[in-house]
Amino acid sequence: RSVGLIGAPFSKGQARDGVQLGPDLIRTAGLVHRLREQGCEVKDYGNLTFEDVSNDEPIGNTKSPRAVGRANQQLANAVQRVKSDGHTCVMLGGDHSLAIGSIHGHAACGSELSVVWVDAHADINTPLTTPTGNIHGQPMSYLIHELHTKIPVLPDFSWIKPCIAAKDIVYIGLRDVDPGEHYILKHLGIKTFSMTEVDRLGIAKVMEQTCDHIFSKVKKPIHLSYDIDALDPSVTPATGTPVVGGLTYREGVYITEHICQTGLLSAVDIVEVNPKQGRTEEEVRSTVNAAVDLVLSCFGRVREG
Ligand SMILES: N[C@](CCCC[B-](O)(O)O)(CCN1CCC(O)CC1)C(=O)O
Ligand SMILES: [Mn+2]
Ligand SMILES: [Mn+2]
Ligand SMILES: [Mn+2]
Repeated sequence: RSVGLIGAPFSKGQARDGVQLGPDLIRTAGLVHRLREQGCEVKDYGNLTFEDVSNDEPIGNTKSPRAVGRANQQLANAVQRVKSDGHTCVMLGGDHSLAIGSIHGHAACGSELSVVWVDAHADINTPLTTPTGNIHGQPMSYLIHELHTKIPVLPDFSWIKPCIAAKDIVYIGLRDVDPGEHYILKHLGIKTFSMTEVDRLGIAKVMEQTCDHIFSKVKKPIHLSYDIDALDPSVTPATGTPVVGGLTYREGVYITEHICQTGLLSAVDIVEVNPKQGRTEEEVRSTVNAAVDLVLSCFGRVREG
């Protein structure tokens, strides 16, 4: 496997400082070395540099629209370059608004994508349904063909073309979905495995049915967007929006092991690691180590040795 690594130290999709420190923390924990140790070729494209945006006033209640729009345009270009260089792209966040650029840039390389979204949250609010105005709760709404007419014009978002079909999305780990999001998920018939399904079916069946769903027609490259808050806060507490009742470490890793063995993983986001949300050094370390292990198991690390 050949991996292209991009750091996106960005935090303006939400309000808590610290998530911009995620990329370098994950690198310092040895991700590149560990990937190479397990036989991956790794090209580290470094961190993107995001210019400050002055007077980035909210539009309606949507916050930092200009900074988020510009950062994601940069990221989209960078991901497109990594893909055209022939790598599987790993994007280290930063907050989950970065999925806009990551998925857009990935989709630009041609074929249609399947999106597996692992998260406590659906991140599918529109600017009109969002309860907070934080764009890290909205990224999917800008990307889905069927929602295009529901998105108001925002400055620095005009470059975004919807690129994902509702039928090509699967959610795993949901346990904190807003009313507007629930309506959208039902209305679009999007496949979801909430924590209830994880409990009812077990993670092996969830992954079996996830693959059945995304491979039901033609097999498409997979974009895995992994919010570290999908895991239980006992495992990954250092994150901005922790929600009790999450995936165990084992379930979290099983997801990535299973996606790896499809041979179709084409890009992965690891987002929302925020060291300033950890109350102790141990909480930060546990969160960062989980993020590293999830990436390693995306690229062939298996627990059997
Ligand atoms: N759905 C939330 C959380 C988004 C989390 C984004 B992430 O990337 O971390 O998945 C709002 C969540 N909700 C708002 C009302 C509260 O009482 C409970 C939490 C939103 O702000 O849209
Ligand atoms: Mn989340
Ligand atoms: Mn998220
Ligand atoms: Mn979060």
